[in-house]
Amino acid sequence: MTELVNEKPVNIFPMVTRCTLDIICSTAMGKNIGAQQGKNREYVQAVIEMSDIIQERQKYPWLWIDTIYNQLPSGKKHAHNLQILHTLTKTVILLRRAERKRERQQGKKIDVIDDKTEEVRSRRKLAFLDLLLEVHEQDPSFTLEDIREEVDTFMFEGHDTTASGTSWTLFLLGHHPEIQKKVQEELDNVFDNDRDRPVTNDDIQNLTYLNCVVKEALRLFPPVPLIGRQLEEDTVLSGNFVPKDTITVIGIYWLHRDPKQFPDPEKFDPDRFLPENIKGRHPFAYVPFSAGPRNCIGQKFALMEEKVIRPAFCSYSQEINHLMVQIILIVLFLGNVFFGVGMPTVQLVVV
Ligand code: HEM
Repeated sequence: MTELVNEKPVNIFPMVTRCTLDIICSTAMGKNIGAQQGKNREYVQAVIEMSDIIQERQKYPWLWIDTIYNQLPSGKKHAHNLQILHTLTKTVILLRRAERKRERQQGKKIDVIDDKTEEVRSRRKLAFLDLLLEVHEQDPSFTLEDIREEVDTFMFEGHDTTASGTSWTLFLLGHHPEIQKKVQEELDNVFDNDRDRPVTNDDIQNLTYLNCVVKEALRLFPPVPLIGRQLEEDTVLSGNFVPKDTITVIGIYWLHRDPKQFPDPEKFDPDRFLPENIKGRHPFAYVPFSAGPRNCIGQKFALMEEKVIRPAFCSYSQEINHLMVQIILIVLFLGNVFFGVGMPTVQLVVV
C-alpha cells in the first residue's frame, strides 16, 4: 500500500480480494495460496473470473439452459475455470488426508482449536477441512466429493463478500477524515502505538468504535444486497395478498435505507450502532447477514476478519489518506438484478 501513496486513483478491490482469498484458503483448507505474493496465479484468476461469469449468467435467462450455455465461449470458460478450482481443492483434500494418516501412524495428536487459552498460538490449529475430514473418517458416507463441495462453498461465500465489505469501509473512511481520525485514535489506544504486533481476541473486543464503523458500512453497502425466499404459506404484505409458493425478493440495500429506522439514511454515521442508539430498533431492520435459519454461517468470522484487516490498512492511514479519497468505486450490480424472470406468472409487488 505504501508504494501507492500519492499515485493516481487506484482500484483497491483486487488487492483486498487477494487478501481475503488468502485468509479463506488458510482457514477453510489450511493452505496458504500466496495470492498476495502473486503465487497460484491460475487458481486466483479462475476464482475471480468465476464470480463475474456466474453473475453474468444469472442476468440472462437464455443462458440458464446448460446445452446452450456449454457451447458458448462463456460456458467453455466456466467449465475450464471449474476444472482448475476443483483440481486444486481435490489435491489439497487428498494431501491433507494422507498427512493426517501419517500423523496418526506416527502417534501424533491432531490438536483442536481452543482460542480461549494463550498457549494456543504455539499449537497447530485445525482448518475447516480438518473438521470435515474428521467427519469423513468417522462416517465415510460423507464422501470426499461432499467435502470438496463444502470447502468450495466456503471459498466462494467467504472471500468476495468480505472483500466487498472491507473495500467499502475503506472507501467510506477515505471520504470521512474525521471518522478515520477517531478509528486511528482507537487503534493507537488499543495497540499502544505498536503497529506490528499481532491482533488478539481481546483487541477485537476492545475495538468498539471500529465495530460501529464496520456495521455502518455494511448498512450502506451490504455485500449481499438482495436475497430470495419462497413463501411457505399465504401472507399479507402491506395490504397485498401474497399466495404460498410465491418467490419474494428481500432488498437488504433498500431495507437499510428506511428513514424510520435510520434517519438521514444516506449519511455515514457509525454512531447509529452505539449501544444507546440501537435500543428500540426493529430486530430485522438491519440484516446484512440475513436472518432466520438460513442466515450467514460465516457472520462472526466475517466481522472478525474485517476488524483484523482494518488495523493493517489503517495503521498506514496517515500515509494513504489521499489515496483512499480517490479510490475508484466498485459499482454494485443493483440495477441489473432481475425480478422473477422465468416464472409462469410474474407480478412485481414492491412493499
Ligand atoms: C461481510 C461478509 C459477509 C456477508 C455480508 C455475508 C452475507 C450472507 C447472507 C446475506 C447470506 C444469506 C443468504 C440468504 O439468506 O439467502 C449468507 C449465507 C452464507 N454465508 Fe455469508 N456473508 C459474509 C461472509 C461469509 C463468510 C466469511 C463465510 C464463510 C466463512 C460465509 C459463508 C456463508 C454460507 C456457507 C452461507 C449459506 C448458509 C446457508 O445457506 O445455510 N459468509 N451470507
